[in-house]
Amino acid sequence: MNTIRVTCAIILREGKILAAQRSETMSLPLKWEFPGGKINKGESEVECLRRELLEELNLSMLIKGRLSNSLFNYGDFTVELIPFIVDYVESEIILHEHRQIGWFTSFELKDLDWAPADVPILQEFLDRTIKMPL
Ligand SMILES: Nc1nc2c([nH]c(=O)n2[C@@H]2O[C@H](COP(=O)(O)OP(=O)(O)OP(=O)(O)O)[C@@H](O)[C@H]2O)c(=O)[nH]1
Repeated sequence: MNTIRVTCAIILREGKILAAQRSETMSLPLKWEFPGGKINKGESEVECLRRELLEELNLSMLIKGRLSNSLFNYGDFTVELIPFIVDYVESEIILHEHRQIGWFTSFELKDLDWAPADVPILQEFLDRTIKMPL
């Protein structure tokens, strides 16, 4: 089975978390996700995340930690989603691909319609923030 490796960022800013909604024309249209993308050949996970955040949102970041990878089988391919927790670095966000982004509290995040591969990551993140609030 073809597995693609994808990094993504849980971006924190003043107690809120950034989530991005995929556009109508992307795969998984209108699903919410953590921004990021596919790792290119020869690229490290961190290099990939840095590149994708700049390309997609014009956003810089500071890595704080990571969560467990999530494997999800979408039928014709499997995604290995590699999540990092990052701090927002002041920059003007410009949307290049997504329909919209929002800054949400942990509580609000639960109500979004997430890409399936993100669900275990979101759960792990929420379990952590219950023990150690942002
Ligand atoms: N960036 C990102 N991709 C995710 C997440 N969850 C998830 O299942 N994916 C899947 O991971 C794959 C890679 O995402 P991508 O954003 O680089 O995809 P892409 O625009 O290069 O190509 P695509 O639109 O054809 O999928 C996509 O199939 C996407 O649906 C997530 O939280 N963030």
